[in-house]
Amino acid sequence: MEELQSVRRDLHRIPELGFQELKTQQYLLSFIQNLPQERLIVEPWKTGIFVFVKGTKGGHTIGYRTDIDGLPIQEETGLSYASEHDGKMHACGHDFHMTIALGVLKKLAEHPPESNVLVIFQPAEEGPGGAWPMLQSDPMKKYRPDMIFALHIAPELPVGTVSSREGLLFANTSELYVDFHGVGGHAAYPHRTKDMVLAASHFVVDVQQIISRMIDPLDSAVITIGKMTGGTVQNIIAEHARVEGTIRTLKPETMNKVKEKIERTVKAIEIRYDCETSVDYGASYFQVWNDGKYVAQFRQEMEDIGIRFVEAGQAMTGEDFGYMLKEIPGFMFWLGVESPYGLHHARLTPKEEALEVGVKAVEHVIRTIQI
Ligand SMILES: CC(=O)N[C@@H](CCC[C@H](N)C(=O)O)C(=O)O
Repeated sequence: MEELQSVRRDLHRIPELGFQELKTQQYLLSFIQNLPQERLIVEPWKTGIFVFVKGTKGGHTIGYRTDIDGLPIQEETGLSYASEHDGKMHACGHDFHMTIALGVLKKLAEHPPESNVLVIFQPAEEGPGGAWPMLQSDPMKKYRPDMIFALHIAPELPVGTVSSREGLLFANTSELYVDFHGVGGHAAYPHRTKDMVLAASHFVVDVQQIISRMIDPLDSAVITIGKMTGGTVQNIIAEHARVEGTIRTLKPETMNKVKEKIERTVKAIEIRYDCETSVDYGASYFQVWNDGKYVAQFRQEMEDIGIRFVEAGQAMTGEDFGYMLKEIPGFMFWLGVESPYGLHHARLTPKEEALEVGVKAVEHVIRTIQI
């Protein structure tokens, strides 16, 4: 436990954004290099790493993936080991995910499994997405797993609990960026300008009617605008404004419908405010779809080792691990970490006792899953 705690705290101090995880990669590599090397093949990939563990029997390969990036959030936990990187924080638990993967890797290096194992340290889960390019990479082609799984911390669940479900676990996602370009000018002469703070504000209000009035209430979707910028100073009418958000849908086809409605809403703003607009969808992630055969085994395996399994509901969170599950059967599960503050919160404080539970659960799956 002490080693896991100390690794987690080291990683917690150095959060880095997607595809900038250089210190993190270095830390992971030095930990891995100190393990018995006989059965390990280590292949860095961009800021991530593939580690292939040769099994004693071989045959199948089991994939286990962890994400490694942090978020652009200023930490407010007040912890002695809080982030040393201003404006960045492991506020989605990827420090936990990496520590568990290292703990499992240590066990596999010391007591080799029967099957081969591919441990994947994946950059940029929060954006722009590392799973898809990793899937296309040479190491993935060389060591392609027959099944794959991953975990995500769950602040709402008690320590000692895991949770999952057959079928859809996480939603389809797409980022959303809309720019509004008008004519700036003096605050006292609005009639000579085209005010883009007003246009963007109108869009932010209008866009919420798409979900409430244009999407079947039984087919859930979410649009969240998380950031809005525009203008320069209090007495100048803004020439430019930008909104940044994310779209979530339970069905891939609903994503297309929501996007079409967003484009119509933007067009209406364009006409009303006589301005220019552009819409960009940034990164999009495919839904996380769990294979029923593996979830059933997982449930039983957890009960066998005294970890409580709770049936999960569907969640509107996104995960680019969905792309891996689209090509390779497997599953994702929640690991209870009991924090009063949730994911993406500046005060997220998961309980470190959950690290051992995570290592125990993942190691047991690797050693017992039937492919
Ligand atoms: C588990 C989790 O919180 N994942 C993120 C994934 C974000 C994808 C992308 N940047 C987007 O915002 O659409 C999430 O916010 O659910």
